Amino acid sequence: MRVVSIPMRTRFRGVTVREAALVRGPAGWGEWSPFLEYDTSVAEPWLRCAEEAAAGDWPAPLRDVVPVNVTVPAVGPEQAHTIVLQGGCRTAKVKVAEPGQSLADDEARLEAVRDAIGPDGKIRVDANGAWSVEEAVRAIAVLDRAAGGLEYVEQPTATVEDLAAVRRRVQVPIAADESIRRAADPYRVRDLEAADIAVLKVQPLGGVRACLRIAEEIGLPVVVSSALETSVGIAAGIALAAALPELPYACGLATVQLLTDDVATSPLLPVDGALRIGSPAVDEAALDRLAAAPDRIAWWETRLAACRLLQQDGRS
Ligand SMILES: O=C(O)CCC(=O)c1ccccc1C(=O)O
Ligand SMILES: [Mg+2]
Repeated sequence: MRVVSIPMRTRFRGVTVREAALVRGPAGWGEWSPFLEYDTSVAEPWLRCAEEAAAGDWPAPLRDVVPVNVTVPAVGPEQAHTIVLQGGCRTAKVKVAEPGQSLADDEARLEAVRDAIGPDGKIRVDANGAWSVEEAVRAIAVLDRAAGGLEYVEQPTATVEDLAAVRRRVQVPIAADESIRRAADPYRVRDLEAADIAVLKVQPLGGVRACLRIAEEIGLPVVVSSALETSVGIAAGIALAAALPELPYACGLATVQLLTDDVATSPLLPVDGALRIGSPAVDEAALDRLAAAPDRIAWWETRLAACRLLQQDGRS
């Protein structure tokens, strides 16, 4: 296992430095990068994803390019404008409802994003569950206007019941993210008709094959999104997106650009708004350059041992 520590370009979901473990197997590298605050039981499915990648156990691709969105953190309008222009994507996903910010901040960011992406570009927003039902209904109307039309709203409220309530009151489609990847039962989204779109992340949901099964069972169009990985982890997301029978939306996999550096010789950055399938070559020099401090490596070794123990318990 190698552990890297990579500063973010801009703070994203409270993270300013991204730590990731890379594990090597018979087929190459896999990424294991659960966020630091996650306990062993939450971090364990992320390890299954890394092991699947390292074993080379991915399903056959049905396409070789995957359209992606540029991800716009909760930054000011000028910076949002620049990020969209530099992203080169035809879809933008914009973070909204950031703690400490106002709806007016979100409106200004969305106006800037529309200006940058042009009238034919698509704009989606992600509230990460921050709103109540009433706040969501109002905010979605305001932001739909500011953006000149929203493609969808991701996780407007925290609970799946509230997601269903919002969905009944707005025209803008609803996407479920945390209601799938952090739920005891991801299929409540389907049973309560709480969403129009399922956001699937390969690490928290236990790998590419596990996500393919969820996609089949949940019966909703899927958007594959990253968990802020290096190119090694992003490749697993691309493998899922490439294996889905249908892919009607751009995926949230263009997040290597949120990091200041990467472990790949040729980082997975979008070309013409899309990412190409394949396993990126890992650069040994980058692993050395980005190596985490010894105490952090020791912390990850302990975490790995705890997850492996949990896996053995589960299998015996
Ligand atoms: O979907 C994207 O465009 C980028 C990925 C992203 O937003 C994200 C990345 C890490 C953790 C949570 C999320 C999220 O979708 O909420
Ligand atoms: Mg999300």
